[in-house]
Amino acid sequence: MSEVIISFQNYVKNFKKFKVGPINFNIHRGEFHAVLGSSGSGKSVILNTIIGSIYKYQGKVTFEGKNRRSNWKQNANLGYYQPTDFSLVNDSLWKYLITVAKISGIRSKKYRLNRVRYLIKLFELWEHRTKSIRSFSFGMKNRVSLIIALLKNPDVIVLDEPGANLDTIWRKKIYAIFERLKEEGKTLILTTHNIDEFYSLFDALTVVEEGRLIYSGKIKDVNMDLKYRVVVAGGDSRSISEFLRSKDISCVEDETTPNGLIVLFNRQFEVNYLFLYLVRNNLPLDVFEKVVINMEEIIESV
Ligand SMILES: Nc1ncnc2c1ncn2[C@@H]1O[C@H](COP(=O)(O)OP(=O)(O)OP(=O)(O)O)[C@@H](O)[C@H]1O
Repeated sequence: MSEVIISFQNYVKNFKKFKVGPINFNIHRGEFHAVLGSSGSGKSVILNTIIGSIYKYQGKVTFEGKNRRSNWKQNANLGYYQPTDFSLVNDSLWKYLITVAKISGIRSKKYRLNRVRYLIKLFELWEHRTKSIRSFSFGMKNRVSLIIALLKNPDVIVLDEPGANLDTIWRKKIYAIFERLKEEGKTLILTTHNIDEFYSLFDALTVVEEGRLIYSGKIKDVNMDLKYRVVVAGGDSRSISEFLRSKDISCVEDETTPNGLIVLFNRQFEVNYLFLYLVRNNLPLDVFEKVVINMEEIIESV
């Protein structure tokens, strides 16, 4: 198992009317770790504790082996994304990013210029570099916020709802950028309401509901990848499910689809049992599709 880079140990944060915790979980180096939960469940509290903006809490949080409470300002190796309004920023994109790079402690002028140029081009804002950021669309502003998160080329990148305000094309582009960051060995920690958009990149999940930890662990243990909606034309769904259950494969009736079943295979090869049944009984397969992943599905699975 890879090195633990962030650890929450008996973490509790008390607000007047809401409590987050006790929470115990680890994030490993190089992991793409999603923090999921319904609105108001405590995801941002967890992220804000990781980035050090919440530093009064009970329990212990470590970042790269150091106690976060006494080292909450040490963010040289950490980038943070949250959608920003920029309504008070008159500067051009270029000038603003160079200033932020300076403030962030990038000392080499050459590196600063190269890094800002590279990121502006990566996020396809080069032709807008002389324009004032406050005139940008929401989607463009989000791309600027992503650039800021990546400016220091940090090993750990924390992202609060990175897909928000982006159109379909940019969601796909961001997916490809995250994929590349993952290949480079970066640790990505993100929250999202639209679980499906980055699901195939996730290595691990932490799920919170009403401040309580429901699950933290590897994505492969959740088995969401192997959940399918199956409809067999003219087939008797009851006898198909009896056959699959005899092979220890769980299935339930799909209430949204006539004659449909939701099948949860334990391993990929078990899909062959379904095909075996169809071939034996000479039945055509009408629908065989992965169940779209949403919060309810995740909570049900964990
Ligand atoms: N600064 C604060 N003062 C008081 N209560 C707070 C504060 N920050 C968070 N809370 C409480 O913690 C709860 C969880 O907040 P949090 O922002 O972590 O939710 P979330 O899961 O990120 O929600 P969303 O998905 O809507 O962003 C809030 O509903 C609120 O009750």
